[in-house]
Amino acid sequence: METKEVFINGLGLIGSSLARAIKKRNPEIIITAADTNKNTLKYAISNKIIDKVVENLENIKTADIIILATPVDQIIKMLHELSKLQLKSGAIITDVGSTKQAILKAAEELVQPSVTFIGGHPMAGSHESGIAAGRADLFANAFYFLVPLKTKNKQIKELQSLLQETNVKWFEIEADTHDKLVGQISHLPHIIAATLVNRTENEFADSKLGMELAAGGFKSTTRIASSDPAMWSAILKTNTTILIDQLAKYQQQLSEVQEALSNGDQEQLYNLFFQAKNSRDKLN
Ligand SMILES: NC(=O)c1ccc[n+]([C@@H]2O[C@H](COP(=O)([O-])OP(=O)(O)OC[C@H]3O[C@@H](n4cnc5c(N)ncnc54)[C@H](O)[C@@H]3O)[C@@H](O)[C@H]2O)c1
Ligand SMILES: O=C(O)C(=O)C[C@]1(C(=O)O)C=C[C@@H](O)C=C1
Repeated sequence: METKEVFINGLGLIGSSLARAIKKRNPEIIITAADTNKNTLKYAISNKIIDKVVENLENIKTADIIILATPVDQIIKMLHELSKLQLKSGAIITDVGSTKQAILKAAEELVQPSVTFIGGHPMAGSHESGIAAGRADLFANAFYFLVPLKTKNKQIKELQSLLQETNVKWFEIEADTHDKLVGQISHLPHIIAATLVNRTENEFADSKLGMELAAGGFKSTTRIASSDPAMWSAILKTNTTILIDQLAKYQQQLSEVQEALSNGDQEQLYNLFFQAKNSRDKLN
């Protein structure tokens, strides 16, 4: 099926970046969209990021591809809404949510047999949110996870072709493996950054000195603490079990550092930084 019409729900950083990339490569594709923020929709129309605003979900029956790009809890809510509509036969629904097990479970229960669901997650983004922060090249050279509900190569190719302009590296993965992986490399770092900022703020609560004196070390470690709280609390809620385990292991590691300091174990402290430097130097 040739893609003629795409509907995007949620035109923030990720939804609008995908819309921009689709329009850049395929200006003839009609992009319709909905968003709870009216100013976002005005911005999208006046900047020609989309062609039409969808006021009533009945009007998405002509869409070939539906992209769900709201916070994860709202993606699950939208899957419920979509299950009540008669969508175009052969349509593809995909999402961009940062967790996959809860979304795939909802899709399995709700998506109609004539429709294909392909879970998606671009592994790129920003601490900034909203439509104005979006860019067509936001995902260039990033990994883009795909978690098909039932393997359907034709539909996967169709989605990849629609998003060709993003220049991503496609990576197929199972939902549980995905959530463990991103728990460790994305969700845990966001928890650590947020708690470090809050702990530091508390530390200086009664002092004239403060966080404003921080330099590159603190700033680069905590940039992601500026991310949207609604988005992140929804992510954590859908990856709880995995994160509890990963946090326990991280706390154990912190305790070992504390013990090495108490024991004046210089070798252990050296090894901490030596091992970390070796690993981090390999990441570009
Ligand atoms: N920010 C990142 O770095 C990043 C990266 C990859 C994936 N994601 C995932 O992408 C999704 C969107 O994140 P974002 O960074 O674009 O957030 P964002 O806040 O920039 O955009 C979300 C948009 O959804 C709209 N929205 C919220 N609830 C809605 C609803 N019920 N119906 C319609 N619109 C609604 C908001 O008004 C906003 O425009 C999230 O699921 C997130 O987990 C984010
Ligand atoms: O670069 C950032 O600011 C991000 O937080 C992007 C980031 C991450 O790397 O954790 C955030 C959430 C996503 O699901 C994917 C990417």
